[in-house]
Amino acid sequence: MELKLTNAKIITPYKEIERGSVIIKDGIISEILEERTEGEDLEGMLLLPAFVDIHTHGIGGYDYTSWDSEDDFIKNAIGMKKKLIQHGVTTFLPTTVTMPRESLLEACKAISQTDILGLHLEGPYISEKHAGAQDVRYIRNPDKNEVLECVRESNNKVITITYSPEKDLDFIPFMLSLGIYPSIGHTDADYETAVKAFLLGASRVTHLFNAMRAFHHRDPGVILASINFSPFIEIIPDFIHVDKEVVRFLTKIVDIKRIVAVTDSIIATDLQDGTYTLGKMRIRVENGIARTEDGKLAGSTLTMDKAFKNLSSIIGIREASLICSYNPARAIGLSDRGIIEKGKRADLIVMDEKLNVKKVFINGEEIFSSS
Ligand SMILES: CC(=O)N[C@@H]1[C@@H](O)[C@H](O)[C@@H](COP(=O)(O)O)O[C@@H]1O
Repeated sequence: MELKLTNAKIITPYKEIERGSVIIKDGIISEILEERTEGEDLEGMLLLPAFVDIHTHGIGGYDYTSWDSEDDFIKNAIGMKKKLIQHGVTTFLPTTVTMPRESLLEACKAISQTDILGLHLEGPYISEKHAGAQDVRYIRNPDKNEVLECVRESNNKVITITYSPEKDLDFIPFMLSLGIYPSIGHTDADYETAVKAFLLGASRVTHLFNAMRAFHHRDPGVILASINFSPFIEIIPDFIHVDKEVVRFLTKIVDIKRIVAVTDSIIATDLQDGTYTLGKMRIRVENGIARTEDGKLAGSTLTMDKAFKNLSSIIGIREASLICSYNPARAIGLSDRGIIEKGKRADLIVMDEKLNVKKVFINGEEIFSSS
């Protein structure tokens, strides 16, 4: 099967091609032309790699943090997938929060019964001190047997685990031996402990700045350790979790290809302000900002297209595209997507000049159109 998308402004890390064409064969990009050809006319709109969100708890009334029955998790994962596609996300990891063992295993089992890539387990092995909006009742020490069961129940779909390294540094080689990407987050790690974690192979920091020991010039902690040593750095670019100028500063001091946009979105995303839940915690959303009853930020209502818009406003479209597509894909070992390049999956989005998502393709097949 062949598809030709033409008359598009094609965004690649190397250059922007005005009025170019992308030829797709059997779901794979087979050619990129710097000229128009016959095919589907995109009328000068932007053609970008689709977004990858490796940290999303929910959207549009669906979420992966509340538990009742196994079917619930399946229904929620599939619901999330449908909603996320409308925002240009074609690869995502439903993300858990701290929860009882049985529920965690249900969450893992459920994902094995879907065609979704896999899970991000955010917790339960996190710091009580930096639980943020997560329920401290379900925090526990790193538990190898539990992780082995999660891997088994999920059919090897535990992609990454956010954990607190001061609880047990040996947990990093253990996760690596299972093919899991260890990420450092919700942590009180000091500089030395966090550097050790990255040297042992932790490959990411979870939402830098949020829910971790604060930076101090005589106690630089996990924040400076991440800036110096973490291969990948998650950031929530809603300009609420982290001030816009701090996000801009981060893009100046670290290599752009290490930064990974995540939404950390919750069930209320795309819905009205009101009262919702994150796990069993009650959350209030006001003006799109989610908080726990005691006022802590509780995830976001950010979508990836909005994250992309925000980042584009400070660093431009090409760099924003790396941060929203290519880098998150590589952060979880996916080298087949996240970039418009010959031989890669044709997971693509078309955006108008205001950066609204107009069309979404997965494997070269149109699966969403806004008109
Ligand atoms: C789902 C989740 O856990 N999200 C965290 C939240 O726990 C934390 O409270 C907040 C702000 O953290 P901060 O007050 O340290 O910046 O960041 C994220 O929203």
